[in-house]
Parts: sequence; C-alpha cells; structure tokens
Amino acid sequence: MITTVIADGKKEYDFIELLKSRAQNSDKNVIPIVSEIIENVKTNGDKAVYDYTVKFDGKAPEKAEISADEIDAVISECDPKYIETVRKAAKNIEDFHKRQVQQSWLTTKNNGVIMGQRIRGLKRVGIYVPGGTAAYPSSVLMNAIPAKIAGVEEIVMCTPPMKNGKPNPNILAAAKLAGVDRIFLMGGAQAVAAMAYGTESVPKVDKIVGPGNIFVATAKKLLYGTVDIDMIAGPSEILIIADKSANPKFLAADLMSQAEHDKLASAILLTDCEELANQTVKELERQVQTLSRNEIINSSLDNFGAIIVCSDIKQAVLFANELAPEHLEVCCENPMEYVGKLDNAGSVFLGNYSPEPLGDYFAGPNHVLPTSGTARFFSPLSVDSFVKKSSFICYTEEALRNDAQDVVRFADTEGLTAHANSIKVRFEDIDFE
Ligand SMILES: NC(=O)c1ccc[n+]([C@@H]2O[C@H](COP(=O)([O-])OP(=O)(O)OC[C@H]3O[C@@H](n4cnc5c(N)ncnc54)[C@H](O)[C@@H]3O)[C@@H](O)[C@H]2O)c1
Ligand SMILES: N[C@H](CO)Cc1c[nH]c[nH+]1
Ligand SMILES: [Zn+2]
Repeated sequence: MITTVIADGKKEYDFIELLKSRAQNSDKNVIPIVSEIIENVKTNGDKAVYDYTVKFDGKAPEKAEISADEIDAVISECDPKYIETVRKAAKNIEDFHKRQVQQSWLTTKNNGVIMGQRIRGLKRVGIYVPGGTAAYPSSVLMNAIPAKIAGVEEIVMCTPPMKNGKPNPNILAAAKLAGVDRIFLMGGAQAVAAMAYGTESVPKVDKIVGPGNIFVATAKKLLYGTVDIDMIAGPSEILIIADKSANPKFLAADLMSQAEHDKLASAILLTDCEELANQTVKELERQVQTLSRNEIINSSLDNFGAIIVCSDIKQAVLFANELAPEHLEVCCENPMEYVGKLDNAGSVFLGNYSPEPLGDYFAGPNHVLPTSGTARFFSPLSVDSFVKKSSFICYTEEALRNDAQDVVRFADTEGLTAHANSIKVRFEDIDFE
C-alpha cells in the first residue's frame, strides 16, 4: 500500500526524484519502440498504421476514417442522458475558454507609425484522444472546444478502436458536439506519426495536441519540430495539501481518482496532521476494495503514492512548488490563503468541495495539463494553444527618417552592412555616422 513518511527534507526530495525518473526511465525504454513505429508510418503510411492497430488494439477497421453516416449511426446508441451531460459540460468548458480569447490589435503612435498583432487560428490541428485502458470522451471536449473557439479551420481527431475494432459511441458523440471535422480510428504512436507526416488517408496537421500514454507522449516528443505539439501530458498526478480540517474519506477518494488512470499515475498527500494521515491510509484500504480498477490503483499507490507528514502547511507548499504537480488540491480551512503562494501546478482545486474529477469533466477549465514537473514552464491546454500571431509595422517616411541613424548604428555594431544599407538607400541626403 501507500508509503507514509514523516517529512525530513531528504525523503520528500528523494520522492521528487523517483517521480521524475518514473517519466524519464519509461521514456528511455520506449524510445526505440516509438522511433521504429514513426519510421515505419513515415515510409509505409496507412499499411503500417493498420498493422500496428491489429498488433496493439486487437482488431482494425478496414477504413480508418469514420464517415458522417457511420458517426450518426453509432451515436444513436448513446444514452440520451449522457448526451445531455455532455452538452452541459461543453457549455461550461466553452464559457471558461471564451474568456481566454485574445483580440488582434493595432495602435497608431503620435508620429503616425502603425503597429499591431494579428491573431488567428491554426489551419489544421490533430487531436489525440486516449482510448486504451479507458476511453475519454471528456478529453474530446477539452481539446476540440478551445480549438474551435480559436478559429482552427480543420480539426482532425485520432482515437484507438475498441477491442471489437469499432469506434466508441460516446467519444463520437462528444466529437460531433464539439465540432470535430474528421475522425480516424487509430491510436498510440502510429496515430501521432500519421498526423505528423500525413498518410494516404490522414491529412498532415500543423499541431498535435492531447494527452496519452507513454507511447503517445514519446511520439509527440520525438516528432516535435516536424509538427508543433502542446505539451507532454503524461500519466496523471494528484497532490493534496490538507490540514486537520480535511475529511480523510474525501482525501482517499481523491487520491485514488487519479491513481485509477494508470499504473504510472502518482498520488500524494501532504499534511501537517499525523492522525489525518493514518485515517487516510485506513480509508484507502477500505475504499479501494469497492473500486473496479483496484488493481491499477494499488499498483500506482504502491509505486508512486505517498503520504508525507510535514512540520506545517508552509513546508507542504514549498514541496508542492518543487514537485509542480498536474493537479493540486488544497483541503485546508482557508484554502484561498494559499492561492498566491502556489506557483507551480497545472490546475488548483480549492476547498473540500472542489474534488479533482469535477475539473476532469465539468467545471470548465481544461483537463489537459502538464505533468512530470513540467508545470514549472508549461500551461494548461487553452485557446492560446491553437492560435498563431503575426506582428506588423507600418512607418511613414518621416518616422523612418527620425529613427534611421539609430537603426544604422545598431546594424553597424552587429557588422551587418546590408541591414544598414537597407535604411541608407532610402535617405541618401542623410550623412550617417
Ligand atoms: N495529462 C492529462 O491531461 C491526461 C488526460 C487524460 C488522460 N491522461 C493519461 O493518458 C493516458 C491514457 O493511456 P491509455 O493507454 O489508456 O490510452 P492511449 O490511447 O493513450 O494509448 C493506447 C494506445 O497505446 C498503444 N500501445 C499500447 N501498448 C503498446 C506497446 N506495447 N507498444 C506500442 N504501443 C502500445 C496502442 O497503440 C494503443 O492504441 C493515461 O496515462 C492517462 O493518465 C492524461
Ligand atoms: N485526470 C485526467 C488528466 O490527468 C483527465 C481525465 C479524463 N477523464 C477522466 N480524467
Ligand atoms: Zn482524471
């Protein structure tokens, strides 16, 4: 079961190293496998993808792309109540992400110079939607809705088939509702490679976004440069900071909610209350038996789970900032007190009634978040992830004349005489220094 330790500085930092190495070590092991898949898809296109689908997913559809008619037929199998829930979630996600939209702008300075920035959606984006150990229709919404709001022209989606070679109806329903344009039934590194290079059937995209297992994450990393990517959103993580006001039943449930994703997922509780730590262990042991994915949960908690008793909540905050977790719950008496002090986390959940799964499905913020400590420099998936910007400059002759000497001096200092010349030829009457 989960390790419980008293914080002594060294133990917590050893734990950070363990979590970092969990990503790095598994990365190292899969790089040769993923590289081979990428090369094969680059050379053999659809045929290679088909073979890998048979190998890893069991059964492959004859045609990887799902037609509009097929989509409608499959969606008709969905529970109408589920469709209603998807609609409500989509509305919350849309409301949240619309607030992220940045406007193009231009400004005219006193001297008549015009400058500005144009923001527009990317042309074609590829969305990866996990579907291996569990299918995630919620990830369809989290990827496609911000892309749509950003004005992406074409959204292509790849998701693995179910064991019977068929698409998951709930994923298709979410895709249709969120405005995905084309859907391909393929998963893993082969799907990422197909979108990066293009195949006979899959169009080449400009950017690939979305979470996935270690094969997907490694493929994205290796193909960065051939296409843009969002971030490395790998195995899920939860870190909870709790004081004695927290409820051990809630804490255990929330820890297991992320452990459930993957044997490589991590779940950590930091508390200043030893009694709460012990009660949470008991709750974990009791609740895990009632959960269907208990084998995955136990494995994840055994290897990457911990309860650490800190001297105070300040020490817990320092540790959290060092670890930079994907999800951070603050189950303390005054959670708002800590908002300004939590510098590194993908998404922060405040108070006893903001459990992490609320964010996974429904509240509105994105659930595609940086993992493995990369929340130090990556941000959650957002509308920004789907736009590109270009700036523009328009000077008058008079304005350029005023700045000419400074530009020439800069160019001369860099030894770039052709740069200086481009200014000089416009003002032959100026005697440049
Ligand atoms: N960070 C986030 O925002 C976020 C969100 C949702 C899910 N996740 C994570 O996404 C992951 C989903 O993983 P999953 O496995 O369920 O689905 P997945 O779709 O990512 O992976 C399934 C695919 O992996 C490939 N694969 C499986 N075994 C392989 C092997 N031995 N060699 C090569 N390829 C192989 C297959 O092609 C298969 O289609 C989990 O780790 C979960 O924690 C993260
Ligand atoms: N918690 C995952 C991100 O780590 C997202 C997710 C999808 N479905 C359920 N949860
Ligand atoms: Zn989740």
